[in-house]
Amino acid sequence: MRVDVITLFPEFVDGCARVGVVGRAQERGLISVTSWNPREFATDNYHTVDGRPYGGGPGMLMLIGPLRDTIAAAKAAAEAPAKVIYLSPQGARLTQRKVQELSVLPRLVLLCGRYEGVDERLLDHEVDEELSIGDYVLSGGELAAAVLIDAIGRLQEGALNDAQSAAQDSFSEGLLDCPHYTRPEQHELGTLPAVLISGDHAAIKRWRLKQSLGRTWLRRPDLLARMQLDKSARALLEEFRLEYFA
Ligand SMILES: NC(=O)c1ccc(NCc2cccc(O)c2)nc1
Repeated sequence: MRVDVITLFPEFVDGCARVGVVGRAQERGLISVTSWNPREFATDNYHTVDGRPYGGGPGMLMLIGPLRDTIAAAKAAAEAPAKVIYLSPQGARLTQRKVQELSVLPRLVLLCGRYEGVDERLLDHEVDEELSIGDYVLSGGELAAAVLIDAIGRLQEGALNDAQSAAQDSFSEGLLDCPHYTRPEQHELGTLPAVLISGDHAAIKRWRLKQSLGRTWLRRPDLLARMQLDKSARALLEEFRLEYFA
């Protein structure tokens, strides 16, 4: 997948995409992340990229011109059609399902707003989707873009080795993850759930699903409400609830 990021802070995004799983995915040619700085597309002597809001009000907005030219340049950099995504608090909430949907596309262009955002006319004509990583305001869309790149990058075929396999992510089934433990087995902070050292892999699998179901019920009932649990999962959750209230 090719990702082009439009940002006034290219060094920020390049840095995020060079480390860890995404950095390795780039080295393996599974994903490429290229930054484009609208300031280089500003035609005036001062490389102006922002303007005062009509109707008054605080702050500045990003101008149409430099952004439009940057989007055009990014799109022209490769053959495949590109979906243009704007990261903003006004966007649809990003979910793992949306990440999975985007992760199979050939290209993405991510537009990062700064200041108070972008002229609405640019959004109307050049942006295909507006996405939010959560209900809070950041100083720019770059962190949101980095989140999206990471979530999509780790889903690229070959990005994760088996042990890390994305399929283990409970969120990919809509549940919260179960508790995890590593050495030492005995510690002043406590010991392990016995099942995890039983060697009974079916029992371990069952325990983990039960814990994921129970945790989701306790911490994120909203996620559970949206799920169709099969008979065995419902029974497992009931078992968790009985123990919880015991
Ligand atoms: N929740 C998010 O995904 C998110 C994304 C961007 C952002 N800041 C840049 C910006 C962009 C547009 C309007 C605006 O008010 C602020 N802050 C939070």
